[in-house]
Amino acid sequence: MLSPLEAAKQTAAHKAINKHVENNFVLGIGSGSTIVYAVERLAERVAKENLEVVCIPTSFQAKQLIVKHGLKLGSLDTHPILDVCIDGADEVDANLNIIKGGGACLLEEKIIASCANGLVIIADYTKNSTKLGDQYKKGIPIEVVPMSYVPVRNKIRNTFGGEVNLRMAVAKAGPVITDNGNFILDWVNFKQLDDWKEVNTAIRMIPGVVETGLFLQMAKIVYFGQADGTIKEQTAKDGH
Ligand SMILES: O=C[C@H](O)[C@H](O)[C@H](O)COP(=O)(O)O
Repeated sequence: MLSPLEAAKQTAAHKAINKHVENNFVLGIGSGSTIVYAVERLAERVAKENLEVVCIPTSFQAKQLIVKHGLKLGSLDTHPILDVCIDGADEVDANLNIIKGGGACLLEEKIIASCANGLVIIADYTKNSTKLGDQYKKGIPIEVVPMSYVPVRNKIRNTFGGEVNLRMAVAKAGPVITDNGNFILDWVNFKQLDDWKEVNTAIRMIPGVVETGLFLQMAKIVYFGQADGTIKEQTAKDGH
């Protein structure tokens, strides 16, 4: 028996797989806890409906999930254009600006999403926010080359304010190392900024920054599973 939160993740994940997956599709498989339910449902559909789909993972975790469920594994080398990418999120604001990277998978997630004809986000009700930072307090993740973390941290703090912390590992001494051998900085207590695109561009211009967890105007639809079993849908206002 799932908790209301887990059930909400599952509802959103099933909806996305039921609605956005077709035979012969090339699919991006996101990372995190919500995507687990999506891959379970995908495996069910593939078995029942004899679907031919190729899955492109956005992380080591996603690759393991694809393999565990016996799904066909692909890569951008063989499938550089995807029909759809399905992924979770840490926070989604009213304008479909999204924070991702709570699990440190933001770089590959953004690359895969950028190669897909649509990014579909699956999330529970706690991720639904008006402004970034309202709900999610762990900050905006920024993947950096290890040797650059101190100057990058200082530059972000001095330019935009807030605090920037090196993400530390839990069952290892020292920092979290991403799937690409980099560090993660978490930018917390930032003030509300109007133009996230401008901020994102400025941060990405700092030498040493590999990618940010700001996914701006990338998603075409977000499914928020609700505690009562329903789903709230949010789509891009400008139809991007
Ligand atoms: O790096 C991790 C990813 O961006 C996840 O998609 C995000 O953290 C959401 O994960 P969850 O589904 O566990 O809330």
